[in-house]
This record gives sequence, structure tokens and C-alpha cells, in this order.
Amino acid sequence: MATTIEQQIIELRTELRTHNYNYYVLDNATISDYDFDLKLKELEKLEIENPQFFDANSPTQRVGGEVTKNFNTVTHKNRMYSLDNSYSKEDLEDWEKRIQKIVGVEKLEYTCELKYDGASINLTYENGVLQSAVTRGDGFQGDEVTANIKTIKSIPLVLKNKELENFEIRGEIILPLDGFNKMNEERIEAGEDAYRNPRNTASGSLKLQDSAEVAKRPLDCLLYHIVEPSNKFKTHFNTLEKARDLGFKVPKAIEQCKSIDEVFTFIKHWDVERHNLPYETDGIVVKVNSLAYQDELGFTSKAPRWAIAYKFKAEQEATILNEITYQVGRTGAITPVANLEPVQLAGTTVKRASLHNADQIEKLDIRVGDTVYVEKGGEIIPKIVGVNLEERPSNSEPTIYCTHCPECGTKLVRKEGDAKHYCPNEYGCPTQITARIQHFISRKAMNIDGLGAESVELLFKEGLIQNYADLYELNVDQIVPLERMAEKSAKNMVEGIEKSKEIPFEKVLFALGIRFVGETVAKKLAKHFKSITNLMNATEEELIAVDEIGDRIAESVVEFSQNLINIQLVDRLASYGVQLEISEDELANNSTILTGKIFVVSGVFTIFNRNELKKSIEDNGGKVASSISKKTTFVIAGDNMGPSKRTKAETLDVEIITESDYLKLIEN
Ligand SMILES: NC(=O)c1ccc[n+]([C@@H]2O[C@H](COP(=O)([O-])OP(=O)(O)OC[C@H]3O[C@@H](n4cnc5c(N)ncnc54)[C@H](O)[C@@H]3O)[C@@H](O)[C@H]2O)c1
Ligand SMILES: [Zn+2]
Repeated sequence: MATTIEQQIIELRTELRTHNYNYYVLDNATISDYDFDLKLKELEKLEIENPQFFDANSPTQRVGGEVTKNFNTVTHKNRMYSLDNSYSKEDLEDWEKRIQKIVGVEKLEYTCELKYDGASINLTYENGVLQSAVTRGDGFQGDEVTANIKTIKSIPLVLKNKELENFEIRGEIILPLDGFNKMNEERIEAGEDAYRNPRNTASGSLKLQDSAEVAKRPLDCLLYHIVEPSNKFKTHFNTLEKARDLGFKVPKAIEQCKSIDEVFTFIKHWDVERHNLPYETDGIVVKVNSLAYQDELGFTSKAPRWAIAYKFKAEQEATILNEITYQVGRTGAITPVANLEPVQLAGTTVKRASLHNADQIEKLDIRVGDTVYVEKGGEIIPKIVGVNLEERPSNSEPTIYCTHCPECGTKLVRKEGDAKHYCPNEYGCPTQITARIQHFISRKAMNIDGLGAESVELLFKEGLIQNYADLYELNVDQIVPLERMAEKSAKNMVEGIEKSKEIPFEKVLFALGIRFVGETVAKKLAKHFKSITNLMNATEEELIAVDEIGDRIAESVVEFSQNLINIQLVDRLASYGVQLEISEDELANNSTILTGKIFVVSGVFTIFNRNELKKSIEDNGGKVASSISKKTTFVIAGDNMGPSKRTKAETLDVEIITESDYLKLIEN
């Protein structure tokens, strides 16, 4: 039976609404943006050709987001719109023709900005003080997330100057790539699933109920629009300059262009240069510069007529999925890996991509033999974002997720609420055993020089080690006869192991490889319980009582502590002299509050002298670097800071703080 046009339209609308919900509310899209945009275009076309089925509530007519029920719902004083998209110079030229006609002017000027890829936010200031921060929601109403937004340091709570005091300003909440990758490293180390991408992590962060959790995420806010400037300004460009004067973070990559040709030069430049930015952009936004013309042009039901987004070609390619293999991690977690027909993507050859977990494979219905879309964003590993069903071979079969461990053959388990399957054969599965020892010796754990991942495999294969405690009983004579080993390397290995007995307790705790106990959690637990004995005797309630330790971690620690094998291993480590409690020095030492933060100090200071300042940073766990780079977290500026340093910090969007800002950082 043939479906009617009307049915087709209704089905597309329903499907797109579901995708909008998944994307904006659940932060968990199940199709690629590319496929979403194709479907939206298809619907748009059908609606234009069949105007009798017009519906003001169609996804083509409305901003895709929704308000959630977890925050106060606030009605926007000025509606928040989406943007129309363009994909080519021709699209831009068509747009220009349309607007030239409406305003009746040939020569139009534009402002070009980057399109920051995050979550939109509307900030309201009254008498120069931040009153509220509301998400875009459905464009009419959004979620009031002021408390969460106040944790973002670059958003001024009180404005620097009084020229503009009552207004709304809009911007994008983003998660810079460095911070995103660091968050993921920690999650992976703790045996958890990685976050999918910076955009949905940023948007998910805004919806957290606990703003202390939000404060820990390195979010930032880039501003792009002052609403209702009460005729104070002539051009959009002026308003952005004003926003910057008022203390907002407005990126430097903004240009006024006199023609679409100039606009396109800007686009071409940033299509390449964007790879060097500290955050993701998915395109350029072109806006009519004159505010008077903007007024004349107004809005469609979904977007301003005076602005258009130019979308960069997604770094996405289609290729064949040859095989799905399964990897076993040190905690026994199984990760499915897509083995692909090699394809060129963003300058590298991609052969493998992440498939996350069984649910993801099922949701996308990914099958061997399929033509799949591979995308590479800011993440470490490329991922599969969709399947081209039209190219599916006729003999294709649904994927049956592996049921047994590929390394030891044990039947896999999956606990309720866990996204992953696990091999439960913790102490017999060879991959888990070696991976656990490899984790133990790694740089952030026991940092054992002279012993690498391959040597661990070799020592295990030769029956010299079965667990990490065995390392401390190795001697040179046992190692020398092994393949590719010499007297010297054997000696280095034993010395390296010996030296690891000086590694502080918090790192040892991390090295033990307890599931969900990553670097940060290990530090917290070490600080709180002070010794392994106290920690292993703690009950679940006592663990949960520790700041930021949740059920999952508590349960995992107790499980570890009650296991006889672990009790014996830890006893042995103690007998060899490994640090299993906090040292006197550490007890006396300052905090780890600045861990992971890199500072550059520039200028002359009043409270500290330079060396005191550097020592204070290090005492609190931070690092001092001599020059500013993308990695720099803060530049502390004293008097007479070098102008070139200042420019460099500004172009790299590195936050510049004063000595007293620094004191506030370490105060709590
Ligand atoms: N995969 C899915 O299931 C799914 C579902 C829905 C939407 N999507 C994707 O989401 C996108 C559409 O989302 P959208 O409607 O939020 O539009 P959008 O994100 O493409 O563009 C509008 C937004 O851009 C932001 N923006 C960033 N920099 C800006 C600047 N300099 N000036 C002005 N605005 C700027 C604003 O927050 C504005 O709200 C599409 O790419 C679509 O593919 C995907
Ligand atoms: Zn196994």
C-alpha cells in the first residue's frame, strides 16, 4: 500500500520530534546530524510542495529544544531563535539576494563569527549584576540554570563598567577540548564510559542538579549577541566590542566583511584554522552588520532573516564495516571495536572506530557489511554515527553481541544499569591480569621506569608474575635469560621497581586498579582515610559520607576490600615497603586544589614575590610554565605584564587573572 504524502509528512514530523527530544533533552542522539539534517530538508521540501498540510508545530517551524521539568521554567522576554543553514557559496549568494530585495539595498555589510558548538544561554543583567541565566529550551521558554552558570569563571557576575547595565546577552556554553579530553581520560582510567562529545557534555553539565559538580567541569561561555541595545549601537560588530569592554568573553575571530566574497575568504580561512582552536566550531555565522537593517529583516518562524549559518562539511566519511571485535579492559569491561575498510578522515587514515556498547549497536542497528558513517570530532577515537541503510547487503544479519569473553571464554555479565558487559573472571582472565599490572606500573600510578607494557606481557607469559605484588620479588637472574633482555635492562627494571616503593599512597591507591577509583577519587580517599587499613575497613556508609563519593564507588571499594585475593596482595605490598599510608610530609603539605592547572606568571606582584607565587602554585598541586600555550589554564598578571604575553593569552583565549583572583582560587 502506497503511503500518501500526508502520511509521509506526519511520519517525518514524528520521527524528527523524537530525534529532537533525544538530542536536546536526553543529550543522547541516535542518528547523525547529517542524517537528521537530510530528513529535516526532506520534510521542508514536502511541506513547501504541499502547503495544505502546513502545521505551525512542525519541526521545520520550531526550535528543536524543550524545557525540562527539573528547573524553573522561564518565559524569554525576547524569543530565542535557531539559525538557517547554508552549505555553499551559492547558498550564501542566494541569501544575499533575498535580503537585498527586502531592504532594497545592494551593498550590504556583514559580520562573520565562528559558530561555537555548545548549548545556547541567555543572560539577563540588571543594574550591572547578573540576574538570571536561562537555556534556549523551545525558544519561547527555557530552564533557569543561574546557579550552574555562576560557576563559570569567565562570566562576569558584576560588570566592569556602567555604560550598559540592563540588557540581555546571548552566548554559547562550551567545553574546551583540553578539559573535555581530560575529563574523559579520568573516566576511562576509572573504568567508566567516555563522554560522547564536548557539545552534549556541555549541555548535559548545565542540567546537573548539583552546581558543585558543574563547578568541576571546565565550562566556558562565548558571547555573540546583545539583545535590545536601545539604539546605542549602529552595528552588530559594535555591540560585540561593547560586550568585550563590559568584561564578556568574545572571541577575537570576528571580522566585518563588505561582500559575500570577503565572507567566503573568512570561511575558507577558518575551515582550516579551526583545527587549531581550543574548542569545537561547526561553522561560521554570517550576520547583517547594520542593526537598522536587521530590524527591517526580522525573523521567520524559526530563525532571523538577517543571519545565516554556514556549516563546515562534517568530518564524516562513509566506509564499510568489515568486522566487530571485542576488547577486554583491565576491569573486565568489554568494548566493541569497529574494524573498517581504511578511509581518509581529517587528514588521517582511519581503520578502527569506537562502537561504545551493546545498546549503541542495537540503537543504530549496526551490522557487519554495512556502509557506516565515521566521524571525527575533538574526541580521541573516531566513532560510528550512522548506517546507510540503502547500501545494506541483502544477506545482512543483525549483530549478535558477544556473549563470552574473547580472551578467556568466560560467560559475560551485565549488571543492571551498566552500559557495559564485563568478563567476571577477574583473576583468571589473562588480559585482565596483564592490563591490571600494566595499569599498576603506568606513569600516573607507580611510574616504574625500566618496565613497559610489553615486558609485563613477557614476564606473565614466562610465568614470572601473576599479579602486581609479584613484581617486588623479581630478581636480575630471573629476567636476563628472557627474550630481548640484557643484564643492563634487567637491572634497570629491578631498580625501577625498587624505587616505586617511594611513590606516595594516593598514587599507590590509584595503581591498585579498583574499579571507579580514578586518579581524583584515589586522592580524595587517600586524604580522607589516610591509610589502606582504614580504607579497607570502611563500610559503604562511611565511604558514601566522604564528599563526592557515590554508591557505585563505595560498593566497588567494599567489594575490593572483602576479596581475600586483594587482602593478601595488599599485605604483600606492605611487607615489601610500598607506601600504604599518607606520609608525615603529605599530612603537613598544602592542598591539591590546583592539580591539572597550568599557570604562567607575568609582571610584578605586590602580595607575593614571583618565587613565592610559584611555590604557592606548586604547593597546591599546580604547575608553572614559562610560556603561554593552549595548555595554559591561567595567566597571573601583575603590574607591567608584557604586552606580547597579553596578546598571546587573548588570542589563545587563556584567562588572565590577578594576584587576588589567584588567592581566591586557593582559599577554599
Ligand atoms: N542528531 C540528532 O538527532 C539531532 C537532533 C536535533 C538537532 N540536531 C542537530 O542540531 C543542529 C541544529 O540545532 P539548532 O537548532 O540548535 O541550531 P544550530 O545549533 O545549528 O544553530 C543555532 C545556534 O547556534 C548557536 N551559535 C553558536 N555560535 C553562534 C554565533 N556566533 N552567533 C549566533 N549563534 C551562534 C546559537 O546558540 C544558536 O541557538 C543541527 O546541526 C542538527 O543536525 C541533531
Ligand atoms: Zn576474560
